[in-house]
Amino acid sequence: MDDKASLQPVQKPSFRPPLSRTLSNLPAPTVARLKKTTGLESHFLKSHGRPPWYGEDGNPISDAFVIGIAGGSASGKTHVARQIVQSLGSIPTVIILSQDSFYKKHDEAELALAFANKYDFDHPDALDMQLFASCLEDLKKCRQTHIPVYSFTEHQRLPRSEDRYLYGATVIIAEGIMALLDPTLRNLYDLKVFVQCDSDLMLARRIRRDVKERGRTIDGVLDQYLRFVKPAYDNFVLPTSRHADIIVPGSDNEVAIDLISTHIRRQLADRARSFRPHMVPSPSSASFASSPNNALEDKPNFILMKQTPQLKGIYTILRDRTTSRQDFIFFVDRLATYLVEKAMEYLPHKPKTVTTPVEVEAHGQMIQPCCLCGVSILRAGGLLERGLSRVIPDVTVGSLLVQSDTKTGEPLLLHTMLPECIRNRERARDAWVFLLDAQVGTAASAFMAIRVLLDHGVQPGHIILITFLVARNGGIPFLQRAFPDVKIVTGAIDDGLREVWLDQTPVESDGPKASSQGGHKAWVVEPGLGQMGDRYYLS
Ligand SMILES: Nc1ncnc2c1ncn2[C@@H]1O[C@H](COP(=O)(O)OP(=O)(O)O)[C@@H](O)[C@H]1O
Ligand SMILES: Nc1ccn([C@@H]2O[C@H](COP(=O)(O)O)[C@@H](O)[C@H]2O)c(=O)n1
Repeated sequence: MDDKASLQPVQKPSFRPPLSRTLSNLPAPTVARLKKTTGLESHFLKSHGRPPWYGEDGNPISDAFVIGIAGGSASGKTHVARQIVQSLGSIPTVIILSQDSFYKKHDEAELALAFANKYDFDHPDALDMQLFASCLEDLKKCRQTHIPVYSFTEHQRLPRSEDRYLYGATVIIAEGIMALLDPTLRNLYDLKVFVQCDSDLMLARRIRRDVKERGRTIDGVLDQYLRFVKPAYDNFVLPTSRHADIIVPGSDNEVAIDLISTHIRRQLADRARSFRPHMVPSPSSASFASSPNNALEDKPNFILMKQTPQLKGIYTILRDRTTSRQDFIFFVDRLATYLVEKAMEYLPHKPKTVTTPVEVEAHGQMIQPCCLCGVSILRAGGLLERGLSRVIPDVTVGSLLVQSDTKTGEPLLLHTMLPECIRNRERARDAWVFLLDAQVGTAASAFMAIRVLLDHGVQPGHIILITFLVARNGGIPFLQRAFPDVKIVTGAIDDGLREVWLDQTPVESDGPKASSQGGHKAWVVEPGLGQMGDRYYLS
């Protein structure tokens, strides 16, 4: 999601509801309107996709890079954070996490004080530091998190149903007046920044911003400033500047921002790993010799469908390049249904007794109630979805978009849209996931998708990868070595996996072709089923 739109200044609210009303009892349309007027400063920004954040053993190699930015109110913390994002350019994924989202919930008495500008929002106790630290730690450790949304116009946190789901940052910028106060927070930062700004400038900026964006009056802002903001700045905020690695001026700070971005870029480059060559080692390499590629069928948790003439017949039709699109779709859907039925055998079942129409008891089985969902690896994983919904009509299906970096060949995570039950960590633990991938060659995409599911708290033994086809000499053994409990259900194993150049400009000589010619490398399973997504979706 490119969230640049949400970087626009928030609008001045057009109304102020009675003091006694709290957001939790406001009607939904009002809450929706308020959402537009919140200081939604926690932005999720994406650019070029996220490269692998894990090693060959499947475990995350490095945490996200976390920057803590503190400074007085209106010193320019948010501005600095956004400037850093801008100057980083094509970095993978950045989240700006604002401490403002973590103001505590208030009761009626506190709300009355807040609307009279008599509530101290500048005392450390006004913030839920523990929740801030735990959300930040989740993100740093590559786990999903849910952050509250706060309304400055209401002085209140929006209902929990409005919490924002965040996942998958490579860089996190945490900013807030008390961002450097708490030692637990400080320990999470890789770089600590303090924005130092002249008090007059901060007050002038605050008056302008709070009147324009936070529904305040000039008198109210001044009252609150003299009573709470200034003393808290002197007592709590300014002293934390001693923890900072860099002091950034509150204006004319381009040079400092440039230095910070250069530092981040260097850190990210140091952490970058090339992963793909390990997935499909060349036949002469030591790792190829040590991988028992040829015995896929004997591997635990590798489930190959019984090779009946009927199944082979379907594959023959699908492999045939003369098969019409209509037939291709029909047989893909049929095969997908078989594969999903096979995968269903591995779900937990429990005994169930029913009474038949002739009043006799029959003892059978039923699937144990659990959250079962599908996740397709786009685009071709979508070909298995119709089969899945034929077998489980009300199943929820999410998706992951993984594509190869055309320069490095490494997989990049471009988009994550997971079903609700796995977005939530507690529910994810009990969930079962059918992961749908059309064919598994290098297994780089499936590897990344499994890592995403594990990051969300899904148990490896609850993941069943369903695929039409795997390559015998591809990345399956590496996938299984990293994730031995993940089951793989397929209907065919093909012997060939060949690296090819796609989209290249024709060259005259027979020499090696370079990416500068405009093409990029891809792996093709052979004999294979062709470009399945194209054959299914394009006429
Ligand atoms: N370097 C700067 N130059 C010009 N205006 C700035 C600069 N930094 C911040 N501002 C302005 O000051 C106001 C407060 O800045 P903001 O970044 O929201 O402060 P904070 O996050 O510290 O409360 C905003 O209107 C912003 O546009
Ligand atoms: N309901 C609230 C909550 C907080 N504030 C003020 O916000 C300031 C911190 O936010 P910045 O974006 O300026 O860093 C802080 O000084 C609080 O006084 C508020 O006015 N109302």
